[in-house]
Amino acid sequence: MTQTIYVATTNEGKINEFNEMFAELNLKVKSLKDEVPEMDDVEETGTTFEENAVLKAKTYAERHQVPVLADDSGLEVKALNGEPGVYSARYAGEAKNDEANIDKVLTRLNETTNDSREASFVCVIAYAEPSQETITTEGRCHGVIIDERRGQHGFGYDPIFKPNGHDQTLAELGPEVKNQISHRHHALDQMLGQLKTVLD
Ligand SMILES: O=c1[nH]c(=O)c2ncn([C@@H]3O[C@H](COP(=O)(O)OP(=O)(O)OP(=O)(O)O)[C@@H](O)[C@H]3O)c2[nH]1
Ligand SMILES: [Mg+2]
Repeated sequence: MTQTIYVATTNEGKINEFNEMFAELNLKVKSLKDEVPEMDDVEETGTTFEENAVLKAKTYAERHQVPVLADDSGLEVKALNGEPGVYSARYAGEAKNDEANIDKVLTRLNETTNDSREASFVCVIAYAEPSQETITTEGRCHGVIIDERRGQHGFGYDPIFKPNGHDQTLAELGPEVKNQISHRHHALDQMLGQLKTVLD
């Protein structure tokens, strides 16, 4: 692979995880935000992760004329009928406040009569080159929501999400474990397989 791919996200937590996951691979990947610090948000008008991932990848690829990977992701809580879903970043308001978002999920779960605490993180990654077809892949991480925050690593809802097969939250498990089991890891793994055939 010879061309540089740009990870296009405004989210520092995602940038860190992509950097960690790409560190082990012999790929030329840069963060678009490092190259273009004034990088503008893309308005996420889609109703699915896939629509928003494609929207972000295409918009950034055309705007900056470079190959781009974009990520649209979020948390689906079964007892909340899939909320916060595509609204995960702005669940408690446009200010994108992780703490307020966690509080809202915990409050809503306390209010519901549904006892299920099952939840999944979902990540759709889209790859776009200017004027080319866009490729998407999806990854999921299944687990449960616990009723208190635990751990300091990660971002977003990590402190209240305990992945299946583990006794700690993603925020307690830390990047080494998270990057092997996360929705983002699974989506990226599939994407790398696809990119081999596209870029070779
Ligand atoms: O605990 C978490 N661990 C994760 O691994 C994770 N991945 C996604 N999320 C949540 O979903 C939103 C994404 O929304 P999103 O895809 O629109 O991204 P964003 O707006 O933050 O940045 P951008 O990539 O759009 O620029 C984030 O803000 C988080 O609330 C996560 N929470
Ligand atoms: Mg966003």
